[in-house]
Amino acid sequence: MSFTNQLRKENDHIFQLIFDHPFVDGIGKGDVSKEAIAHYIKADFEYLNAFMQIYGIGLSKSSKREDIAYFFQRIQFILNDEVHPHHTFCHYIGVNYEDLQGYPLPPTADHYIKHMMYHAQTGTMGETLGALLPCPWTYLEIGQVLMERYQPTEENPFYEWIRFYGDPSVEASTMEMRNRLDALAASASTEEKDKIREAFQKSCELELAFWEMSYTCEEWPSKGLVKKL
Ligand SMILES: Cc1ncc(CN)c(N)n1
Repeated sequence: MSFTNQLRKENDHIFQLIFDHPFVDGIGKGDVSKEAIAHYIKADFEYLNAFMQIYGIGLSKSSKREDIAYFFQRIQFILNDEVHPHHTFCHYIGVNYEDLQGYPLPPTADHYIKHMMYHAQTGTMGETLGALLPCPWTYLEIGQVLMERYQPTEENPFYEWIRFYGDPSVEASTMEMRNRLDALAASASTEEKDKIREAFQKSCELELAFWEMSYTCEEWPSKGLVKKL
């Protein structure tokens, strides 16, 4: 079994919890609260900015032209393509995309970004890819699972969102990241593989937490606390 297949197997319980999370399942049913969607977009816009910066760290640590091109293309994908699912959500809630940009991150998103930054800045390329991989992988499988579970049509307001992530092109790019990680793992020490495993597992947990953060409109603890006299 490949290294990334092992990672997927070890974290299957988290993938299943993500597929059954009420926000994710609500996308399949075409029924998610507008507040939760707005909270998600505000955090995800900043999350994807940070994701591009982390790809930039990967790019700056690459010496081969092919690896530089890889990170460059991944940044382009976020800039040019991954705005579409955000637009699908904004259209549904009737809010301009620009109006949901530039907000401070809620605790979970803040933690997730710093977790990936930490591995990218202090770890190997394998560790960096291990921390990044759950992002495309969980969304690819969400798209595939929701397609299968609900067989959505254009009647579903999130049809384009589901189609975007379940698309074979997302499967191909996820496989490319997996192949890169598998190649690095083949020559990694046991100690490095353990670090990759930990980075991957925490990112899976934080993917689940990100859905919960959006669903509950998570805020920093002091927000809304009224001082009792
Ligand atoms: C938190 C999160 N994880 C994954 C994705 C899909 N790239 C996303 N847009 N946001």
